[in-house]
Amino acid sequence: MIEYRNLRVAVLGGGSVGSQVASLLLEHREELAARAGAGLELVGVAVRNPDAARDTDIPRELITTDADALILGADIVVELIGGIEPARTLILGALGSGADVITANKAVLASHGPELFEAAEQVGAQLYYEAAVGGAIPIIRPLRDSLAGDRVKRILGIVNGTTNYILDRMDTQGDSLEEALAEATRLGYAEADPTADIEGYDAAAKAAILASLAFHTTVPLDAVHREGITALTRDEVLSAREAGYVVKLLAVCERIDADGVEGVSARVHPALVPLSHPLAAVHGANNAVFVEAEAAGSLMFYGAGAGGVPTASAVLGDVVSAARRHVAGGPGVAESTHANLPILPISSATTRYHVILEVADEPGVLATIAQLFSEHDVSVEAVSQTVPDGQEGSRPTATLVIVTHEAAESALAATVTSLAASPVVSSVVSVLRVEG
Ligand SMILES: NC(=O)C1=CN([C@@H]2O[C@H](COP(=O)(O)OP(=O)(O)OC[C@H]3O[C@@H](n4cnc5c(N)ncnc54)[C@H](OP(=O)(O)O)[C@@H]3O)[C@@H](O)[C@H]2O)C=CC1
Ligand SMILES: N[C@@H](CC=O)C(=O)O
Repeated sequence: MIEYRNLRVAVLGGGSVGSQVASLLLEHREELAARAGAGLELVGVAVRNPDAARDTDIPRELITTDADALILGADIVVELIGGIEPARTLILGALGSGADVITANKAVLASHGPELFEAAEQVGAQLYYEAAVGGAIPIIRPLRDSLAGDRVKRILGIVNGTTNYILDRMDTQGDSLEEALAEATRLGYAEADPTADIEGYDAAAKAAILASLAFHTTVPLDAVHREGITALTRDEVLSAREAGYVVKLLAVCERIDADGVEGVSARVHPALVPLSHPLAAVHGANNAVFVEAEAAGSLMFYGAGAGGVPTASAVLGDVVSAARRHVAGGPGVAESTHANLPILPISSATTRYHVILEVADEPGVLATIAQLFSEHDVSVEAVSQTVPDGQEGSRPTATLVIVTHEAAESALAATVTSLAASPVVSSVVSVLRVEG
């Protein structure tokens, strides 16, 4: 029988993820000890309401409301409370006491990451966060370790399960956004208040984390351009499918050159993805992160992006890594933010666009529209026109669907302004980016 050294593990939060982590620590005690090379003793689970019903059976004597006391003397602290406070203060307290910290909290990392990593570095402790992006999907460690010798050029991520589920329903079942959101709520994917999901805040926090890691530069949350999916209509999604695309809420993080300035851009918005792209096949509440690196080429990381059990898997992987370092000794892995590339605004980004216009169905209209695109240096790749049947009235209209070649955001914005002001355009129905 192997005698392991014992490490004290404190879990803060006993909700969807925390309750699963606590149970797995208890149930898989021996297996985890063998993998970590140390016994992982669950010393307590801090919650807000000790009498609340839990998803798993956590022994009552392990439940406490005193998170501060629980941290004292812990070797590893697992923060699964979420949000900014008290999570931030508790993480700082744990690191300050020399404990390694594991968190799944993208909100606190995206808004206070540098402060937390500096606190960890000062005491030589570890701050691990594999579950903060993509739930169960291993993406943090591949970016930090496996690709450390490469140069990441671009990341395209489906990093919010709720919105992917909604968009998938709109695409495959013809649901409206409201219908799909109601179903996502019924199935427990969406939060009670789904604003962070559908307005893109959750994905923006994850984009800030991914971009910081991939480009070795601190990308603050407020530098991430964010658009949610609330303005999307069923018609836009169906029209995209007819044109050979599927609409996804994407986190796009890229290294770009804007007029000779090399920098980093991070944005979250709905985008059209060609049906042939691997991201188009990500259905339901799944997540996927598509990484383009200079030497490695294209890599795709795919799996369950949310849910208590899958997320607990990523958390426990971090717990084992932290335990192994305790056993082996030596310094931990420092976050590398040495590159300090400038963060460029969305206007510096370039992409393709899918534009739907309602126009007058008259001779010369196509030429006028083409001229407006060309005046702003936006090249048109494809145009298709449909004319509704049985139009009454003096001025018949047609629907134009235009896909552009790659163009600067600023050029496309100027084109859309000109289109909206043109007498031949009745309305700019939709403008969506095309990625992948
Ligand atoms: N759920 C998921 O699918 C995923 C979650 N995450 C992240 O994991 C973290 C946890 O999420 P999740 O488990 O869903 O969250 P829950 O809301 O289900 O659980 C939060 C837990 O924190 C406890 N808590 C809240 N405030 C305090 C406090 N002041 N002191 C002590 N305990 C407190 C709550 O106690 P009580 O139960 O008594 O109310 C509850 O047990 C979040 O950062 C989230 O973003 C990441 C990936 C996926
Ligand atoms: N609300 C999030 C859960 C995990 O971060 C999602 O829907 O992906």
